[in-house]
Parts: sequence; C-alpha cells; structure tokens
Amino acid sequence: MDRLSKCEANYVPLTPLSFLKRAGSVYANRTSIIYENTRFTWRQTYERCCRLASSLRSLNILNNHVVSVLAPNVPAMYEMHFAVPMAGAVLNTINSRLDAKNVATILRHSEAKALFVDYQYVQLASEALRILMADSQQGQSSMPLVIVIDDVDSPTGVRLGELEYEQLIQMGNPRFVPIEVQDEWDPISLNYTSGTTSEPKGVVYSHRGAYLSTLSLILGWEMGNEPVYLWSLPMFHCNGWTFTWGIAARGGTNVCIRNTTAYDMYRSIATHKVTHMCCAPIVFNILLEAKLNERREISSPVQILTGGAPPPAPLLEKMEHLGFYVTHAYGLTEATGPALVCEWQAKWNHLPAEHKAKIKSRQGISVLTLADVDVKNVETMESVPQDGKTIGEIVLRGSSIMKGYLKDEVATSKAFKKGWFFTGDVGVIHPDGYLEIKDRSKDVIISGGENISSVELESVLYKHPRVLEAAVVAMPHPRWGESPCAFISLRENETSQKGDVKEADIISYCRKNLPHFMIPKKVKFLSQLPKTSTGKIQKFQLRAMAKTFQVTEKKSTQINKEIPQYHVEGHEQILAMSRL
Ligand SMILES: Nc1ncnc2c1ncn2[C@@H]1O[C@H](COP(=O)(O)OP(=O)(O)OP(=O)(O)O)[C@@H](O)[C@H]1O
Repeated sequence: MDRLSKCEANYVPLTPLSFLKRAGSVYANRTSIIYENTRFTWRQTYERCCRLASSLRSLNILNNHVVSVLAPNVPAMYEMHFAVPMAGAVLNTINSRLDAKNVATILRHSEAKALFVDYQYVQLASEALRILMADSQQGQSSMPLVIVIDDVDSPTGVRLGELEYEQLIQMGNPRFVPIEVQDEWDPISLNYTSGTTSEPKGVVYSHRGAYLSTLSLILGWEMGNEPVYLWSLPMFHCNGWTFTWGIAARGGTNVCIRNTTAYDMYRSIATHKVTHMCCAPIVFNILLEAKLNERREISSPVQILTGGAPPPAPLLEKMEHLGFYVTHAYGLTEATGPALVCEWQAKWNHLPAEHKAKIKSRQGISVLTLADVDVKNVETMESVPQDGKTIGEIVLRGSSIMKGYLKDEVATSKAFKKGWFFTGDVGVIHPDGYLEIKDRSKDVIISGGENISSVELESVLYKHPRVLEAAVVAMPHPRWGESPCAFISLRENETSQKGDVKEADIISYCRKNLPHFMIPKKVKFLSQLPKTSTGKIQKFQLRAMAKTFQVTEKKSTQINKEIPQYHVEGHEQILAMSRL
C-alpha cells in the first residue's frame, strides 16, 4: 500500500475556490446574488470573479499580495472573497466601523498592495490614506492602489482616483484560468481581531483551514441545499463566518444589504423568503425593538446562527417567539469563526421555553474540523471534571485554527502552547459534554476568593423587563479585593419616565435572584454601553470607569452589626466615554 502515491488525480489542494467553480457549472442558472434590483446567477458570478481576478493580475497584483477592502455587504464584497484568491492574492476585509487611524494601521501592517473602497466609505478611506501618505513620506510604508466600488444597482459617480470596480470587471477576461493553489497551506485571507481585549491582531487563514471550516459549519448548522441567506453578519467578520464561501457550496442565494436596520432585515426576509442568517446577539435587540411599521410577519421559521458574544437566555427565548429558530455558536477570529455549536437534541424539545433557552445559551460541542476541544487548568494542563462547575481555560486544536498572527511571533507563540490554541476564555464542561463559557479570563471578577462570572450575572439582569443592555465588570473593593459593578441601559416603554428605575430597584431585584456574593455593589445607568466595531461591549472602558468609583466601608449600627454596609461614590467620568 505504501507504493500508492499522491497524484494530480487523487490529491488536490483543498480550497473554497473549488465551490465557486462548481457552482458556476452545476448551479449555472440559479440566482447567486440579490441586491436591491440587481440579480446575478452563479454562472455570472463565476465569470465576474474570473474577470476581476484577471484585472488584478494585469494591475500587477501577484501571489500572496494583500488586497484590502472596505465595504458593506454588497455584491462586490462577496465576489472579492473568490476573485482575490483566484488571482493568487490574500483578501483582507477591513471592519468599516473602524476610524481612519485604525484603518491606516491595518493598511500599513498588512502592506496592502490594493485597497477597494465602497463609495460610502470614500471619506474614511481618504483620511486613512492621508495618514498612510504621511508615513510613506518618512519611508515607513508604501501606498496601495485604490479602486472605488460604486453602487452596482444605483451608480453614484463617486470616485477616489482613476479606477472603478465595474470597469475592472468589464476589462477582465471571463475565461481567465484562476491561479492554481500550489499548497493548501497557502494563505487565503487576513482578518484582524475585534480589539476587545487588546490591539487588533492580523489572523491569517489557509485555503485548507477555510475549506474545512466552511464544510463543517454547513454540517454543524445543517444547512441544506438552496438556502436563501441574508447578509446580516458583516462579511468583514471572519469572512462572514465562512458563509461567503459556504453559500456557493450549497448553491444558495446571497441576499445582500448595506445596513442591518430592522426595516431592511424584515423587508428582505419577507420579500425573498430568507431561510438563514447569522448575527451577533446585539442584532437581536434591533429585531426585537423594531417599530410596528418596520416589522413584517415571519411566515416560515428563519434559521439564525448567533455568536461572537454570549446571547442572554431571555433574548433567545424572545427571538424564538418571533419566529426565528436560533442556533448558538461560539468562536473566535483565530478559529475561522465558530468552533463550537450548541447542537440541539430532540430530547430537549418538550422542555419549557425558558429551560430550552438556558440550554441553548451554552456554547456547545466542537465543530467537525476541530480535532479536540477541552477546558483545562492552565497550570497543570489537566482537564477539568465534567461537573458544570470547575472552571478552566477553553483550548482548541484542529484544522480550522489560524496559521498564526501576521508579523507577530510573540503573540503566535503565546497563543499556541503545549499543542493547543489558548482561547483566553474560561468555561466549564457540563456532564453531557457541552461547554459553557463563563467569561473572558480578563473579565472574571474575583471577590473575596470567589470567582464571579460576569456572563451569569448579566444573564440575570437581562431578565429584568426594563434592562436593554447589561455588562458587569470588576470594581475595586476595600474588603473583597473586587466586587461586581453593573452598567445598564434601560428599555423605554409607553409608561416609562426618566429616572423611574433606580439603582436600589436593580439591587433589590438582584437580591431576589442571585446569591449574596454576586450582587452588584454598584449599578450605573448609561444611555448606551460602549461597543467595539463588531458590536461587542467594551468592558475595558467600563472597567476604567468602575475603577474611579470609590467604595468605602461603613459599619451599620441599625441593620446588622456583623454585616458591613458599603457606600459607593461614582465619579461622573462619563465624558471619557464620549463615543456614546
Ligand atoms: N457564543 C459566545 N458566547 C460568549 N462569548 C463569545 C461567543 N462567541 C464569541 N465569544 C467571545 O468573542 C471572542 C472572539 O471575538 P473576536 O475574534 O471577534 O475578537 P475579540 O477577542 O473580541 O478581540 P481581541 O482578540 O482583539 O480582543 C471569544 O474569545 C469570546 O470571548
């Protein structure tokens, strides 16, 4: 048997580019993309990608060059997921909610050779390019070639330089033969992390990792043939959790929308009979809080895959009442999107809705591409017992894990240790083998030697009918070292009045629903909580604010002499949060 060798017939490098080639032929006349009044078929999408790839080559974009793009979920953004690697280059989708300084940092760090800019972001890109230009004059970086993406459905004429996307498509060769992937370990894309805990890091994916992750997510989510997929998750987030490539694999239809407003999402769902969509839990609030004139009836259940932040069980329950069927996944940029899926079991179907939502809010079991997932004591590297209580760090290994961080050997070797990828998240394993995340290791609150999971506490706060958003962080405490401090934004309703929910109301609600040591010592109301560009709550900002709250210990003479009472004075440093 060992004389049987690999040959071109039996060993082909794995790459998601093969999904598009196949779709262009086997699903040739099916609709690939719908965007406003524009529609393409899979044959057209394949041809357009060939054309763009050939134009990129003629613009001297070569193997392993980075091509960046700053665009919302429009057809060009989708096409670039194939066309850029078909030209042998590496796609870098930039988060369009970043500011010019951060965009410039990414362009500099990635040494992008070309930058595609949607017409909406021309101003942002111009500012970023100005910053880069100042650097390049000092010899620190070179300038990328700039190509504007005008609206394909209603062209605006906005330009930034000479080149425009549709021109490159027109000029390109529809019969271009894509640059062959020599080694499946070659890079396909570069995605920067959200920067929730530290500076964003450039995560590099291989063709192999992207291919396998795509397949395992299709299977993990049980996505059948011909899905109608609504782009409510930004494609810039881990390449849309691989569904950019996945929809081609399933011969589905991509419904592209520029903005994730309630109106646009409900309108698309109703008009195009959307079957699937992905989103961070923050989008649940947009759908749930939609005004009556923005809503449309959900006539058949829409599958939603959610992740990126812990979805509070009460929100899961409300979404299911609206007609969405939610699957919960956990992942990281470094794991090519979802690494765990809370795979549903039929035996849970008969449980009461609240119980089902609680089960579903656990992060679940590994996707197929992972060789192993564990929760370990990082000192001893022993696995924690499957008791749902013992906390350890979540570690992963397998083919969907990134190649590493671009130009950052220190961070790469810190993340890969002892044969595992360390996620920086802490969690438990339940007796049924399902994992539950308790916190990011940096967010755990250690109060008098007890570990308090901010996620658990937030989940209780979200059950309060007036709580719209909640985040709990550590606040310095003279006796306990740290104690929980809750930041809340309130939901308004017809009868609500300014200031009608008070700190004491929330604390007494927590007293009824939480053990004593978990009760927040301070509750601060904000009009909105600060978020990262991917919609995650920026706890480091809240922690900085909580540090300024002074807790003083006062012995009570009236209530109970043994129990010290605490008095918290908040420094009103809300100005530091001017982004709110
Ligand atoms: N289902 C989930 N439940 C709870 N937390 C989640 C879930 N999915 C993802 N997360 C959190 O999001 C993190 C991954 O986010 P992402 O890769 O976007 O960058 P980031 O970690 O937020 O940014 P940075 O690494 O730059 O600080 C995970 O490590 C985890 O903390």
